[in-house]
Amino acid sequence: MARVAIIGGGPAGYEAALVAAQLNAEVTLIEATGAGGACVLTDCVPSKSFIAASNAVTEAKESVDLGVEVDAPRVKPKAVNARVKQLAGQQSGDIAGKLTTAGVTLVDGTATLADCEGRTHAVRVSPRDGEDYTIHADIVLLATGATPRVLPTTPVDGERVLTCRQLYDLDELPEHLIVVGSGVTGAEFASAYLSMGSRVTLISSRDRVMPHEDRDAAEAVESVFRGRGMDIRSHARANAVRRTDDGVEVELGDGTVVPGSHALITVGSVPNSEGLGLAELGVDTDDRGYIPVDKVSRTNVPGIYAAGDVTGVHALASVAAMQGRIAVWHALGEAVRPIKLRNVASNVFSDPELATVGVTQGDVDSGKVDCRVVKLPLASNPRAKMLNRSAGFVKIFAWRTSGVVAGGVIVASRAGELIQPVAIAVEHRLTVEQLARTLTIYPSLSGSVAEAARQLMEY
Ligand SMILES: Cc1cc2nc3c(=O)[nH]c(=O)nc-3n(C[C@H](O)[C@H](O)[C@H](O)COP(=O)(O)OP(=O)(O)OC[C@H]3O[C@@H](n4cnc5c(N)ncnc54)[C@H](O)[C@@H]3O)c2cc1C
Ligand SMILES: NC(=O)c1ccc[n+]([C@@H]2O[C@H](COP(=O)([O-])OP(=O)(O)OC[C@H]3O[C@@H](n4cnc5c(N)ncnc54)[C@H](O)[C@@H]3O)[C@@H](O)[C@H]2O)c1
Repeated sequence: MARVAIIGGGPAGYEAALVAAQLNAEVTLIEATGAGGACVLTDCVPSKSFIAASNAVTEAKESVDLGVEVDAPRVKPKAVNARVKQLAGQQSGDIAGKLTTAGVTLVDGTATLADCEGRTHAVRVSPRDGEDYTIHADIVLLATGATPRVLPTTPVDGERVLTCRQLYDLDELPEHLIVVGSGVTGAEFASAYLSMGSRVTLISSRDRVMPHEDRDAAEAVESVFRGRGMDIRSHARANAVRRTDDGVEVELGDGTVVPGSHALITVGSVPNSEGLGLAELGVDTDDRGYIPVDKVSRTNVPGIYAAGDVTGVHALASVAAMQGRIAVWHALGEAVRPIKLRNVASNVFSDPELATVGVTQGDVDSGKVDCRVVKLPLASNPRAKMLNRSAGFVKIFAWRTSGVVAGGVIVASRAGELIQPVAIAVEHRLTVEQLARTLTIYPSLSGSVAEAARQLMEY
């Protein structure tokens, strides 16, 4: 029976453990904080539960435009945070249950690589309660994730200067939150706190929020943010964040000082690769500490695999989980398809949401791909008008020669759900004609997906 040791129990680690158990391996998973890892306990699950509360506030506030009067909605931060933590704990418990039912030995503790003898790897385990011990494994998966990066000049204190993992301990809504960094994390929290009633200033180091997204999509979201009163400082880098008597101040690169009540630092993340014993065993890391892997999650050392955020490949739960599964399938000799990052769908849970899959407008404009494009504003979609949610658009890309769907970008209140038909079309190489000929509900937001596909057929 193959022995598999997995360090880290986030989506990369626990999905890999479930596959390994299904393939009858003897599996040990060592996790420092709780089953589900940071994804479940501090990152995806809490943030999306928190955002659900902010969406409820927006819907209540905007219902007046539908002729419905709702008294000014009031957020109860303690209750919101209690629910967030309860959902995260419950999800972690569910995952722990699944793992143990599948026969995985789940250890509450930390682990490091200890030694390597031929094809057998030694892993040193430090359980939370108990003495250290060593286990031996034929296959090791490193799935230790990443930690929010902080500014070198600015210690976080968990009270006024915070990372995204510390927000759920605040008993009050920040009166004026300064969000430093306008990537996905910054945009999501800036959007959520604005909806909940905080004054929000977003410090964006580039010319727009979410610089990694297509310009028109990011600008559509940014214009909603500005319309709701967010103060967005573009081309502004934060040099330092300081505590003041009653709050914080953020010093920008040009010397401007922005005062606020709280600062949230969302300037990326650093991989959890230090102290794992990688150098001692010859496992390569790059200059930022990420563990390079190939498309089946192999590191440079035979028998040692890595998956998830620690690899620096697209930092998404879905990608981490797929990398983890692929590692185990490969290691245990199953047929495996290398990971295809081109088809990864992702969603920014701002309001409106921004979902993407496949090629981008940047790819088209730079001539990297030869695609036709149709973009339909949601303002012309009947369902969007009925819902009073017509900010945004649906955009579909199709390969010019074949008419196969190459990608899509959707900005809409539930773009993360709407992108799925486009993702299916990209993955299964459906043509715009096939997408267009699928009947859609009337009225529906997905009607715009079919309509864009129909317009692409006309070329
Ligand atoms: C605020 C926020 C929101 C996000 N929202 C989304 C989203 O909506 N959708 C999405 O797809 N992605 C989202 N992401 C990204 C997603 O959280 C990550 O891509 C995902 O968690 C990566 O999974 P992982 O298994 O690599 O690592 P993690 O989930 O980070 O888990 C790794 C685990 O390993 C443990 N560990 C580390 N070292 C050791 C050790 N030596 N021994 C034992 N255990 C160890 C850590 O404690 C951790 O629990 C979000 C990220 C952030 C920061
Ligand atoms: N919905 C989701 O799927 C979701 C949500 C949150 C995070 N994530 C993942 O987590 C990863 C990390 O996201 P993130 O937003 O934390 O990091 P990021 O690296 O995507 O964005 C950080 C931003 O901060 C800026 N920045 C850096 N230093 C700065 C400074 N001193 N002042 C002002 N701005 C500064 C950077 O230029 C960058 O634009 C992403 O890769 C993302 O895929 C996913």
